[in-house]
Amino acid sequence: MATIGVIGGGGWLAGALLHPALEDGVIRPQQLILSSRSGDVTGFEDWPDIATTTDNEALVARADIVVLCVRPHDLDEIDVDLADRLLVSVVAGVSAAELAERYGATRIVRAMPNACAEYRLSFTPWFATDGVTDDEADFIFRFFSASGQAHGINEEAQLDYFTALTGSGPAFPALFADAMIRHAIGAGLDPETADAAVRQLFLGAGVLMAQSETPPSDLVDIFLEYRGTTAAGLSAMIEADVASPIFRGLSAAREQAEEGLL
Ligand SMILES: NC(=O)C1=CN([C@@H]2O[C@H](COP(=O)(O)OP(=O)(O)OC[C@H]3O[C@@H](n4cnc5c(N)ncnc54)[C@H](O)[C@@H]3O)[C@@H](O)[C@H]2O)C=CC1
Ligand SMILES: O=C(O)[C@@H]1CCC=N1
Repeated sequence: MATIGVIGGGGWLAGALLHPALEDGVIRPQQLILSSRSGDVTGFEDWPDIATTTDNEALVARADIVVLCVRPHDLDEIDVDLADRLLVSVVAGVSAAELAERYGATRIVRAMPNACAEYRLSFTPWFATDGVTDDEADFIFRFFSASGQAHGINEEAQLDYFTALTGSGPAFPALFADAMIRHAIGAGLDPETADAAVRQLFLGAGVLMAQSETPPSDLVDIFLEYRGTTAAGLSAMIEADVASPIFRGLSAAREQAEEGLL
C-alpha cells in the first residue's frame, strides 16, 4: 500500500480533492500524511488515522507519492529531494522541467483540477512525464476521477491553457452570474430573490448543457430561431460582442499561467 504525502494538505484544493478520494476508498486514511505550516489540519475529522506533520522532509521520508498542493510562491520554502518519488503537482504555472530541477524528481504528474472538485465536478486535465508507470497512471486517474472528470493529455503546454479555461472553476461563470444578479436588483427584485433566481438558473443551465446532446452553439441558434424575447436579448449581447471580453479574459489568464506566478 503506497503512502501518499500531501504538502499543503490543509489548503482549499487539497481538501476538495482528498475528501472524495477518501469517501470512495481510492485512498485509505492509513495511507495519507498531510503537511501544513501549523500542523493543524481541519476538515479530516472523519478520518482520525490520517497522519499530519509540519515537517516536509519527514513527510517525504514516509511517502511514495508526494502531492504538491501549495501556492506557487510557497515552492521556494520547500526544500525536499523527490528523486525516488512520484511527484504530483497541482501548482499553476510551474512546469515539469522546473519541478524536476527544484526537487530532483524524474516521475512527475501535473494536473489542473478546479474548485468544483469539492462537489466532485472538476474537469481535471493531467499530464505525465515518460517515467511514470502504468500502475501510477492508473492511480492518478482514479484519484482525480473521484473529484470529477479526469482527462489525460499528451502535451504539457496544454495545461497552461486549461489553467485558464477550466482551472478557474466557477470564477468566470460567477462573473456572468453576478452581472445578472446586479441587473435583476436594478430591475427591482429584492437581492435575496435575485440571488436565488440566478443561482438556480446557473444550476439548470449547467445541468442542461452537461446532459443535453445539443452543444452550446446550437442552443444559442435554437433560441435565436425561436424569435422570442430571448432572441432579442441574445441579439443585443452578440451585437455588443460579448465574446470579445471573454476571449480577452481567457487569453490574460493563459498568459499568466505561461508566465508563471513565482
Ligand atoms: N484553488 C483553486 O481553485 C485551484 C488551485 N490550484 C493550485 O493548487 C495549489 C494550492 O492552491 P489552494 O489550495 O487554493 O491554496 P491554499 O492557500 O488554500 O492552500 C495551500 C496550503 O499550503 C500551505 N503551505 C504553504 N507553504 C507550506 C509549506 N512549506 N509546507 C506545508 N504547507 C504549506 C498553506 O498554509 C495552505 O494551507 C496552488 O498552487 C494553485 O495554483 C489549481 C487549480 C485550482
Ligand atoms: O487562480 C489561480 O491561480 C488558481 C490556479 C488555477 C486556477 N485557480
